[in-house]
Amino acid sequence: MCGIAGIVAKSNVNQDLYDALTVLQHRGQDAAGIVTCQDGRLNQRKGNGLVRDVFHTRHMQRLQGHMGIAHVRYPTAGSSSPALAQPFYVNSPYGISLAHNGNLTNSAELSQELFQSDLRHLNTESDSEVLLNIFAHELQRLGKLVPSADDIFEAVSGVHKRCRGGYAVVAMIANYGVVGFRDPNAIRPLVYGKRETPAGTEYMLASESVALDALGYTLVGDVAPGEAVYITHDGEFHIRQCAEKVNWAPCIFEHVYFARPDSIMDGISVYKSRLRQGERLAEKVLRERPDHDIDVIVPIPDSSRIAAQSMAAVLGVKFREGLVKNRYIGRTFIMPGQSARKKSVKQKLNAIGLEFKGKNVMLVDDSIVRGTTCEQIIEMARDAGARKVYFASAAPPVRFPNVYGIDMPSATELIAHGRSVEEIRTEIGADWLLYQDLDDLLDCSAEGNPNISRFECAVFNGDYITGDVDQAYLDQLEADRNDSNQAAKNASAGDGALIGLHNDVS
Ligand SMILES: O=P(O)(O)OC[C@H]1O[C@H](OP(=O)(O)OP(=O)(O)O)[C@H](O)[C@@H]1O
Ligand SMILES: NC(=O)CC[C@H](N)C(=O)O
Ligand code: SF4
Ligand SMILES: [Mg+2]
Repeated sequence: MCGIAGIVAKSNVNQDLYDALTVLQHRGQDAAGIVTCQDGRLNQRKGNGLVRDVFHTRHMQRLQGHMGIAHVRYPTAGSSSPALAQPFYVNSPYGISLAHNGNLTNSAELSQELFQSDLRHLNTESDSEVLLNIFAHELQRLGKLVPSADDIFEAVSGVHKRCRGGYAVVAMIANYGVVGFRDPNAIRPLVYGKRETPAGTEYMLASESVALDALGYTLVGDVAPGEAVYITHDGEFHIRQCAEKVNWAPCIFEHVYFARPDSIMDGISVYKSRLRQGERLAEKVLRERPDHDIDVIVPIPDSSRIAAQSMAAVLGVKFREGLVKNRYIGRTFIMPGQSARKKSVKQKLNAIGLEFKGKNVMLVDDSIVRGTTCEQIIEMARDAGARKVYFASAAPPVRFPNVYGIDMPSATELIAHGRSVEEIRTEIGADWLLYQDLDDLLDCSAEGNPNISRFECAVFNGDYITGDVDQAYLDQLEADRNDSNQAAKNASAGDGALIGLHNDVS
């Protein structure tokens, strides 16, 4: 996941973009960037780290301008080198910068086309740089001195024709405006809203509605699959469907883990989805073990709290915060590298002994991906004196790689890949392991938007919505995984990658 935001306002947008990024920080902790447009020039600051570490007062002062875009990154393609921090920039046409959440599945083919037919240069391994160059090429092809809204939308149509995979995008065309668009399956989220001021209406696009709430923007709606929203620098609003065939099939994992619970995504309250997930888990407990002996339900903070609470309420079992989280450690799942993730779980969570001692404890998490978290916490619960340790996951077993913007690209890293539930139970050391059924999970999010035809849930069932992901593709991913780990090592050792190409504020 990454977080993206774009604002076209009547006064400086630097502080609002910074605030939006802090609200979206849970979507990416690896790098952050902001680009603003001032007197036709683009000001940029980006780098590795959390938002609060990347932007200092001197950067903020230089990020002047009343329109801009911003990004927090969690890498899914290429390395976590600062050279791949977003937004990306191309000089021609007009000067475009772009921020992307998602992952292209045909990035390798497109790179070839860009070099060989479109005469464009790519400076990194990032699929987002590919996407930007495709957009730029499609706009340049139109050959206009001044791009109209129609031209922008035509270029987005060109992107839809050439790009496959998941993409929610905000892009800024220097001097002209900000465009936001979503792939034809709406896999990754994007909402827009507005705010009235005495100087006129201001517009904002963001990955999640919470960013709009925080800045006093009113949510207008989701960008629909294939749709694009274009706001000119002086505040004219345009919206158009740019894809020929669309299908509203958002990623279900947003509702399980990624999104903040106070977000409304595709018209669905993430909070309500998680409440229902807990209720369904409770019903499954009652089906499997009507005479269960659970003494206490303990959530694994943060993302499972809501489901654990509703599960406890339905079962009539005590809910206790038996694990305390160190709030200064980020999300372990989105940390690059397994050794960093492993170390963080122990530093991050600590057990309160009296909630475990002599009790049959049901630990609840939103999902089990690599198994890093649950394995260590089960051990912690036993060390704290639990009699029996049960484990429930609000999502079904994650058995397949995600190729649309979540970093789980290698099947062999997934604890459930090729294992039965019983084998996973033994592996993680639980006395009972309960997984949500996929149909139940989907039902929990189904209410809310009648336009949603289905959810993208390939990580659970291997059915990839874009239709271009087969076993050969997945095998290649697995093979590339080792190479990219190596590249990441080189990059962090300083491989001379270029980041200071254009007006970089450092
Ligand atoms: O099986 P694993 O590979 O360990 O991944 C799953 C875990 O990772 C996430 O937590 P994370 O610490 O990222 O964030 P959270 O504090 O928001 O729950 C998720 O909530 C699970 O706890
Ligand atoms: N998580 C994301 O959305 C990643 C965006 C892009 N594919 C990158 O690797 O930077
Ligand atoms: S193009 Fe618009 S946003 Fe950029 S500097 Fe000119 S007036 Fe400001
Ligand atoms: Mg967690």
